[in-house]
Amino acid sequence: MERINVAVRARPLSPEDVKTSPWKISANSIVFSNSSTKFEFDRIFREDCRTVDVYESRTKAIVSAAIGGFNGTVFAYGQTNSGKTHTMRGSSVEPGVIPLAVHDLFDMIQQEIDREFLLRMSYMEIYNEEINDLLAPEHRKLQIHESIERGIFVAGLKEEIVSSPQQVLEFMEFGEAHRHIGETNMNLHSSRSHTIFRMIIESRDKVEDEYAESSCDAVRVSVLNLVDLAGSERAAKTGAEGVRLKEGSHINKSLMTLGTVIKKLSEGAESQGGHVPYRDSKLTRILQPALGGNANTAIICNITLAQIHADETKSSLQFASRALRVTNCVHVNEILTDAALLKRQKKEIEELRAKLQGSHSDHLGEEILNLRNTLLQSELERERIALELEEEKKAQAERDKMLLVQAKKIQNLSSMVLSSNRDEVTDHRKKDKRRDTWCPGRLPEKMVNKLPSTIPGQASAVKPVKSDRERGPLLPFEELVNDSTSNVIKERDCNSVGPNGFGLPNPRSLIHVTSRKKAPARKKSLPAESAELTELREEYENLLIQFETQRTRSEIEIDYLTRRLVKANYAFDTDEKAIELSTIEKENEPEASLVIKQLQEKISMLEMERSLSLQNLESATALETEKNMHASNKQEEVGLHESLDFFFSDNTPKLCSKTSLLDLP
Ligand SMILES: Nc1ncnc2c1ncn2[C@@H]1O[C@H](COP(=O)(O)OP(=O)(O)OP(=O)(O)O)[C@@H](O)[C@H]1O
Repeated sequence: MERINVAVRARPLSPEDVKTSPWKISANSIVFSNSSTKFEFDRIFREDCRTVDVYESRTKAIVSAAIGGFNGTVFAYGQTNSGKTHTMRGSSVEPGVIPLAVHDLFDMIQQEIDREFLLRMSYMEIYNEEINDLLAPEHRKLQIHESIERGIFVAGLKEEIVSSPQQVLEFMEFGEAHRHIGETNMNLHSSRSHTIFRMIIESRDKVEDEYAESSCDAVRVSVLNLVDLAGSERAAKTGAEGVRLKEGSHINKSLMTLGTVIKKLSEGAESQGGHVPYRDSKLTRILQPALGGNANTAIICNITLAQIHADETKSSLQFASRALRVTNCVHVNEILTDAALLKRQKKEIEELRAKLQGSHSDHLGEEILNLRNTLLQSELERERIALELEEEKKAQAERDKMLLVQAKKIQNLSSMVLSSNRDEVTDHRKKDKRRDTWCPGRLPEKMVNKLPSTIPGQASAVKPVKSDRERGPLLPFEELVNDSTSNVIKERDCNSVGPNGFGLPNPRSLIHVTSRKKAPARKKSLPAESAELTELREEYENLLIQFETQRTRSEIEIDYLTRRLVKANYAFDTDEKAIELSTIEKENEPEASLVIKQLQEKISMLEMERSLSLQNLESATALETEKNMHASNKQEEVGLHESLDFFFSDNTPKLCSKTSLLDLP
């Protein structure tokens, strides 16, 4: 908001008027002597002031602002013959505000090297409420219009493009020639009209290439109004009659409207939504932008301090005093053509796009950084997993190696167990020998000599062909440990003799035989055997004794019965001994047949038991193998590697299951 600047200029007085002047000026205030009324203004210029001082006090700044795009209005107000025309137009001796402003305007434009200007001027008068074009005298009674683009304007008013102060002043001189000036009693050259000198200032930035994208075609358009009002007058003083009286009437009417508008504005009527009578006169209508609108406005109130015009001066001071309270809203007037608007919008779009791209670029950069971090983490994770996989492979290889070792150990153990069985089979001579030791009694030598080596249908009972898996029991534990099978039973007692000369083995002798198989404890020879191993060994030996005892008993019975069967068959087949045999058969036939039948059943049962025992033995072997592995692991844990190595190096067999052997009959 910009307040209207008000300055007061007092015109020179004649010496007589100076003596009688009722006004006293002190700085920027003026007081009427006979009253307490005191007026204060922005500036008060005394009688001896120069016009240039008045111009520079405020008008020069308004002119400068007009070059920058701000509207400006300076008008001189005052009663007739108070020096308004002298202040605004001046004379050849002392140029007025208008020529000073024109010169300054061009000088200032010259300093604006970055902008280019277009200046136009118009000059019009409001005479008897008619608008006449002073630059085109034929243009009279022009109308006032208003539009969004141009605001309030006088339609048909000629605007001359000017490029120099002299050109302006020449046009001004031309207009002055057509101005209504009349002679009154107070002024020989009394202005009978309000004149408005207008400079239209357009400017824009200078550009080398008008099609350059960076250029902007915004055009600033401002209007500088320099107004010389007609002076209020009293017909009694001016002696106006006829035309002059009519002119005076219109002048006073328009000035009164101006006073009313100022009064309304000073009271804040416009801001309060009140009515401001701009349209009540051509003057106020044309000056509307300068009165409470978009313009820097300054009022130069011309007064005379003569006693005789005290009332008019007081009235002028009251008007000026109200104007002090009027404020305007000033802003740069910038006009955009379609091309300029398009170019500006394009420029703004480019700027926004650049900002957006910058922002997007930042966002992309951040996203790329995040992706790179994620990729790096993934690679690290992959390397970690690969390392773990490699370690797991190594561990698996170690486990496989250990399993292979264990499998070899088991295989060795199994082969040892099987070899012990084979040893027993291959060593059947010892068994035959053993059977011979406890063979039943004495067969008649002749009969014995004539016994066939094999007896069809029965020979298998005596010497059955057995698979390796079906062959005899395991070797004694110590024999297995020492890899020595030489300590098999060599002596058998056969003290028992059957009733027919065939003796069953003495049970005590069997116990003796089996007891001999039980080797003395070899804890000392087995280095650092664990308690579990010792316990297993003992279990194995006990089970071995039981098994051997049972098997021996069965074999004895089989042999015994076989011999009786051979004897019976032999008796039937020998002619020489037919009688004897028939006698024997007669004596023993019923009994022999019964015994043979029983023996056959018993043999079948024993074979079944033997098969079952072998199955149990296999299960026990598997279990003991597992136990052995467990024991081996435990031994490894307690650091008994040496003893375990010794154990395996000696081909120590794994132990049988106690349960399976206990199940043997
Ligand atoms: N400050 C001044 N210094 C010297 N002469 C002045 C001064 N002011 C006015 N005059 C003279 O007074 C006479 C009247 O002045 P001017 O015409 O400017 O009055 P005006 O206010 O314009 O009157 P009107 O309203 O009737 O046109 C002129 O001859 C002018 O030269």
